[in-house]
Amino acid sequence: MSLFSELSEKIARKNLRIVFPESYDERIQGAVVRLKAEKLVEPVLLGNPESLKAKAKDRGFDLGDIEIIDPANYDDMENMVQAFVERRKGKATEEQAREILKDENYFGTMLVYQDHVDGLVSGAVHSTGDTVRPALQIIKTKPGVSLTSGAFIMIRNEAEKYVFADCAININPNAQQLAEIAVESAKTAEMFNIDPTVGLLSFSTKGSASSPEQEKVAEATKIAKELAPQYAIDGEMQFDAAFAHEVAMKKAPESDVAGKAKVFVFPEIQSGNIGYKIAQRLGGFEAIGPVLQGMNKPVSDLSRGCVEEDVYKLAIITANQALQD
Ligand SMILES: CC(C)(COP(=O)(O)OP(=O)(O)OC[C@H]1O[C@@H](n2cnc3c(N)ncnc32)[C@H](O)[C@@H]1OP(=O)(O)O)[C@@H](O)C(=O)NCCC(=O)NCCS
Ligand SMILES: CC(=O)OP(=O)(O)O
Repeated sequence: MSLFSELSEKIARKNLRIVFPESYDERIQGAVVRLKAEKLVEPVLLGNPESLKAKAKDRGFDLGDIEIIDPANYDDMENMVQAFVERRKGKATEEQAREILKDENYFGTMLVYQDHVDGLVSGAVHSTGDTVRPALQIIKTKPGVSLTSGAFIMIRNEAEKYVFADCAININPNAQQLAEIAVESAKTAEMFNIDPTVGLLSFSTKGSASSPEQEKVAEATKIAKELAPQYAIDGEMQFDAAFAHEVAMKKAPESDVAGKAKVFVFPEIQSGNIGYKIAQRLGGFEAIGPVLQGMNKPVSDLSRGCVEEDVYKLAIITANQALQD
């Protein structure tokens, strides 16, 4: 059974409620109609019900009985404002909260925080910063996790499944942060039935070059192994050494990860974001994500370059995360 068939089966008819703040976007509308028809999630849209339905109809979609919440006429607004001020104690006044909550990502994130919905999918229109900032401020990370990071589930021909991280959030993580990203990425892999064998990537394999950048990855590897001895984690290594058995035999023959890694942890965001887009655009991989790792509740960001299928699949992933919470 394919990964997405399995994930769909797990959430079918569970009525998990996922909010899609970018409700006017055509890709979002197409995806929510499918998700609802297939009983995979209960989508919640934000906006004026009449104008949303009219826009959908123009595009040939029928929103039917999909729930629409109009933030401009939201019955529970007072409660939401108070909850926001309480959560952002000392960082936002009541007046500022009312203004901030006009932003659909903040409003949608508060619905998640207040348990009115089980998860959020956004980012088809907004940049990653504008999509995830509300979640970082309001939902925050799980106890024991100091930072969130963004992983992509990379799939080609169903048999080839990998996790790439961090491609989305932390611009230049230090060794401790990189180690945490590696451990969270192994957990993400497990959640989606991907072998959690982790390679921490660099331009150097096991000291073949020496620089502060390479040393950071070597140090992160050491910390990650201590943090999570249950996983096979190794580094620093070049991508070819991590991926290809014949190269691993030459560059790191003693490594239990080299040549076998399925989870690729990039040293900083530039290589991670560039790397996943190259695999997607030149390598023909589907790139689903970024899935935010280590958050208290599931919030997922999309790339602005996404298509309807990506929205559909990321919603399935987000609902699966909600099921496990
Ligand atoms: C994610 C990002 C937007 C956060 O930056 P920011 O908005 O300037 O964040 P701030 O430093 O003001 O922090 C805002 C809050 O988020 C928290 N935060 C920031 N980064 C975090 C992280 N990686 N994990 C968990 N929390 C984080 C801060 O602790 C802070 O919380 P507080 O307000 O309760 O004190 C920023 O790191 C970024 O732009 N990353 C790159 C995004 C991107 O363009 N990716 C490429 C496309 S996918
Ligand atoms: C994940 C990502 O790169 O997002 P965007 O394309 O929206 O910047």
